[in-house]
Amino acid sequence: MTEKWLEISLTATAAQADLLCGLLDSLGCAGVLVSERKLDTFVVPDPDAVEEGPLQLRAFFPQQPAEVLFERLAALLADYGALLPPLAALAPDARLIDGQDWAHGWKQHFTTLRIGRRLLVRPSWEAVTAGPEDALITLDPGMAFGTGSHETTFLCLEALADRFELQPVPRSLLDVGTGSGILAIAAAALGAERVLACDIDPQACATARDNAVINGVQDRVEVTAAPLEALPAGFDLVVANILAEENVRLAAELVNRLAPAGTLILSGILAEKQALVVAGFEPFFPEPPQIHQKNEWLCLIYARPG
Ligand SMILES: C[S@@+](CC[C@H](N)C(=O)[O-])C[C@H]1O[C@@H](n2cnc3c(N)ncnc32)[C@H](O)[C@@H]1O
Repeated sequence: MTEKWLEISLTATAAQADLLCGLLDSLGCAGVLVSERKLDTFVVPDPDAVEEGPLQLRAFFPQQPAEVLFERLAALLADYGALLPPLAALAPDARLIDGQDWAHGWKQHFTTLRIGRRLLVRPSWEAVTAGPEDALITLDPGMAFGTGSHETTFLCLEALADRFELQPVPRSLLDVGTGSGILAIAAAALGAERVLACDIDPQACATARDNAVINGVQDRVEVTAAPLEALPAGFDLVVANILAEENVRLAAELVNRLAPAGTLILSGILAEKQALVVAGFEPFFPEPPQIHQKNEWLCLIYARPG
């Protein structure tokens, strides 16, 4: 028989949401989805920012009568006086659902991606049979940015995969702003012998190291929190999926880390920032970049003369 769960939905303000989640937890809730919260690591979150507008909370309980649960919640809300409104103001609703729907439903958004001829990026819960030439990497959505589903990550992976189809095959890569480590790990899986990945966020560095171990490439992928200025030079590939302004600010440092005939891959660039980035890198390259686009995001690829 299919396991059933009781889904309770409530509408609350951001200021009420955390307290409300605590109350739902004390009533035996197994998890809450907050539908309107956005995560975008291109925009550094402001810890003091108050989210605008109402939030939709969906709380999941083992099957039980909704009326009894609502009665217990109404009693708890009454204890909180002015901090929380009465139950009726939260527009409560209840429905029975199959257990699979909430525990695993979000996973449907993350499926295996094939990029170029050889690169496969899979989430850990998908079984994939890789061909003999495939470079298979495993990346789960987590705290650090980079699962391949963001346009900029995809564009960088595509550009990397293309470079590994050309001769001479790149041997080394510097990944600036590694996040989950996805680009560094992909380069190692595609055949790079030496990969250096850096990030200003220590949490991202820890995640990238863990992901390198999960993918068995930790012997070739070094992760550091050191700033770009302190890193060595001479890389066949340099990739930076950071914001347009940050790419421009670091232009000379990025270019200086390329080996002769090396390739620079830049992303994190909105289409409206193209002119800014092209102008910022013009002094360093005789040829204009190749430009690839996915939705509103760009990837610029520069070749350094040999
Ligand atoms: C959009 S994420 C890219 C993650 C991953 N490389 C990808 O392509 O999916 C940008 C990352 O760059 C890091 N970052 C931003 N500015 C940086 C800088 N100047 N040096 C190193 N890392 C930086 C951020 O902490 C974040 O983890």
